[in-house]
Amino acid sequence: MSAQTITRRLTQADLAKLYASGEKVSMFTCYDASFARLLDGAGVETLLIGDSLGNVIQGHDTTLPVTVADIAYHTAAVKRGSDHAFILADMPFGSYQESPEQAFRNAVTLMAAGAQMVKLEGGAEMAATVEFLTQRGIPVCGHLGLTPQSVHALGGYKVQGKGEAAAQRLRDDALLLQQAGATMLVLEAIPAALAAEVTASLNIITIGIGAGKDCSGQVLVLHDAFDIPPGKKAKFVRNFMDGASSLHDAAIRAVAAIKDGSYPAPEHTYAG
Ligand SMILES: Nc1nc(=O)c2c([nH]1)NC[C@@H]1CN(c3ccc(C(=O)N[C@@H](CCC(=O)O)C(=O)O)cc3)CN21
Ligand SMILES: CC(C)C(=O)C(=O)O
Ligand SMILES: [Mg+2]
Repeated sequence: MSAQTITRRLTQADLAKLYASGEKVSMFTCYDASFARLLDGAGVETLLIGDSLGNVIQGHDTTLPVTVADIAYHTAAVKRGSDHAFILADMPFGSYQESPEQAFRNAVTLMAAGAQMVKLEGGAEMAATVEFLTQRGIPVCGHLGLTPQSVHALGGYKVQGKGEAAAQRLRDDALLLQQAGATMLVLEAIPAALAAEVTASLNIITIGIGAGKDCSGQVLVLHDAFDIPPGKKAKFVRNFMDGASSLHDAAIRAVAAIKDGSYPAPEHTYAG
């Protein structure tokens, strides 16, 4: 069954069925009820209340100042504006790294605001936290590769997983997150071949952003996809307003391009 024929809100089980059928999963970041209504109406299956709101909504240079209260506020708005899409909320910087207990407490706030799953950045060092949350009823999405909350440790927004040592660390991290109970995994800014390999090695959904065409799905940052300023754009950004007659039309085209595999194209993709 196509997700488009389901009229109630999608669940984790619906996404798993989509994945099992081999259909690409579409995800947009979303921060308010208006865009939630628009994207929901275009058939976007998953809405991510990303901590990228620090950049695109709040005007910061990084995601680091974003708080749990900020994400909860925007999650509640997105939930109110949508009937259909699965709701995924980012855990912001400093809300989960300290301990599994801290992560649980803050994840509860986001789930109470309407999230159906929370996302956190990191690999092996977060496995115990992922296990703690998933064993207590909180579905978790991992996030590997370019993890923007670590921008200062990474030395900038740079492609990750280059070279055999870094690639192997990413493969190991992905498997550890799956074993810890994560049921989705975002792969950001890594070589396409590595993302393809990781996707093939897992039995959970991978969502790519700058990770090539062979992930199980793709996430688009709303403001980048709709060419809304400010925008120094990464290589993986495509302006879906180009040739579109409306925001609704651009969203329809974006979902179609994810589904038919025309996005991401080679020009949006990093080589090894
Ligand atoms: N609007 C927006 N879009 C995003 O994708 C995004 C945010 N904000 N905020 C948080 C992070 C920051 N992100 C970024 C920012 C810049 C690049 C970038 O310019 N990458 C270079 C890589 C060059 C290199 O590796 O040396 C590129 O050319 O694509 C990538 C991801 C992704 N996230
Ligand atoms: C770009 C996506 C994956 C994200 O984490 C965000 O928008 O914060
Ligand atoms: Mg994020």
